[in-house]
Amino acid sequence: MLKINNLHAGVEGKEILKGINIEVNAGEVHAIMGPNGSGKSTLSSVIAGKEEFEVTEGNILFQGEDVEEFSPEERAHKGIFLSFQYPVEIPGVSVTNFMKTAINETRKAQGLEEMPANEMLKKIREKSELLEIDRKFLSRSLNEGFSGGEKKRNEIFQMAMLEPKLAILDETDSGLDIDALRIVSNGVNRLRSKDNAVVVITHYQRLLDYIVPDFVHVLLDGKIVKSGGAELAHELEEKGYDWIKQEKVSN
Ligand SMILES: Nc1ncnc2c1ncn2[C@@H]1O[C@H](COP(=O)(O)OP(=O)(O)OP(=O)(O)O)[C@@H](O)[C@H]1O
Repeated sequence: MLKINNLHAGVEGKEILKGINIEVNAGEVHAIMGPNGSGKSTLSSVIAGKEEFEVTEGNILFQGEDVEEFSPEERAHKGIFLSFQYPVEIPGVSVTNFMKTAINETRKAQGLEEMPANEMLKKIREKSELLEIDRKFLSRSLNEGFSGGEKKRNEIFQMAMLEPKLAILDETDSGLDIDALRIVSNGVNRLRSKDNAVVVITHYQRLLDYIVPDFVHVLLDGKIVKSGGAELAHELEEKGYDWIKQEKVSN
């Protein structure tokens, strides 16, 4: 589904990603961990196509297509979802209305008709029940006065509604409390399927107790220096990152 080959990317002439290789297949969950400043958020931004970052070498293939020429919107329409992609507050636009617009824009980009109102309502009902989202919440203005946990809930709701093929959840800065952690993990687990893939970027091994990854990758100074199974996250929790840095030096 996603294949990243020798990706070098940076901002304003500064190289941040220095040769990343990852392959994510449908049905898999990958976790990316690594110390502050190692390039985790940059990687998610580059995959989503944020314009301030420049790819200088290598490529990103999504379902066999090089995404280089696609705008962030086009990537979203093709099925790449990045958490916190729409953090803006929009007074007067409800969570539901924002979602209807997002869904219909995606359908339009795919050459489909707008989703009929009854189908949309059914989907909203189904997904909000699945994620235990209160009706009142759906009529609130988007992100306006949302608490951290509510923002998370809204994000996971967006993900549930849009049904992306690849969801990238960058949880490094989101200050997840226990409640938000539960919301994210339950939501992701309920939405996991053999047809989609999830990349979770996190500092917290705790999150990976709930969303059990198939692969864990350690990013250090713009490179993936170690990959393993879920047990690697436990090892990192216990030993920190220094041993990996040392392993790297001695190799
Ligand atoms: N827009 C930007 N302009 C300048 N430098 C940037 C920009 N974005 C990221 N960087 C730099 O790139 C490096 C990697 O940042 P990034 O946010 O990707 O790391 P991270 O692994 O996500 O860190 P953290 O764990 O602290 O969230 C840092 O040195 C950061 O200062």
